[in-house]
Amino acid sequence: MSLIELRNVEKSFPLAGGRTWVLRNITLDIVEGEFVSVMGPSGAGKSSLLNVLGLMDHEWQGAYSLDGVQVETLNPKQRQTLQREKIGFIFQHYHLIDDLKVWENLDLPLQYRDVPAKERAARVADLLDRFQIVGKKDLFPGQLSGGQQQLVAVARAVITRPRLLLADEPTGALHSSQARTIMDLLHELNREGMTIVQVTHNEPFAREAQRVIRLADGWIEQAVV
Ligand SMILES: Nc1ncnc2c1ncn2[C@@H]1O[C@H](COP(=O)(O)OP(=O)(O)OP(=O)(O)O)[C@@H](O)[C@H]1O
Repeated sequence: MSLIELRNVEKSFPLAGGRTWVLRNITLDIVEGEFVSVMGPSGAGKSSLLNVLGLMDHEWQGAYSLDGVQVETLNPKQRQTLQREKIGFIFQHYHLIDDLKVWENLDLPLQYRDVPAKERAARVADLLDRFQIVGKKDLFPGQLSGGQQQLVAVARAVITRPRLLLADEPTGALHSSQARTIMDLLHELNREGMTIVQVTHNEPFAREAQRVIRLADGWIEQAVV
């Protein structure tokens, strides 16, 4: 069984008496431990696909099994629980909470999951150490460089130990050396077993993954190494 199994997933919006299609007949398996890149022109459906995979969108047709759970059968509460258990997210523009300090940003997802305070403190300290941002822990996101903010965002995404990490253009807003740092981190997390799906416009970074999926007008164009 694959971690992700999409079967004939389709998404469309009503448009002027007809429909505009966003995802067309997407059938895709991603096994545990894979690192997959999703590429394609603007409007091809990359973010839409990531939103389906991340359980952020439930307005689609077809079947999606995540770690053996049929997502389309879940109610909103069950979907949220599954999302919190299994999935971490990284975004192009970090999406940190600006009025929380770095350590508080890391702590928050653990609070949502009712992790006891002592364990929360230990996990936050571990990640600050591992990502070499201990010195930044009492700063606010606005006091960090873009690359540092993305480091914090990756730390926040993985502090809950998700099986699946979804990254929407994680290096899109970064200078090349900062982008390299983030890519190295993704590789390290993947080597430790985390399944990663990244949307990227950066061809060299895309090809560092084990597989590149190309979308065009909502269709999967090719799935090759
Ligand atoms: N609410 C909506 N109503 C109609 N069409 C929509 C709606 N939301 C998204 N779309 C369309 O879905 C298509 C896919 O959008 P999506 O954001 O997934 O593309 P993308 O490949 O991520 O693009 P980009 O690289 O520019 O981020 C686009 O053509 C977009 O216009």
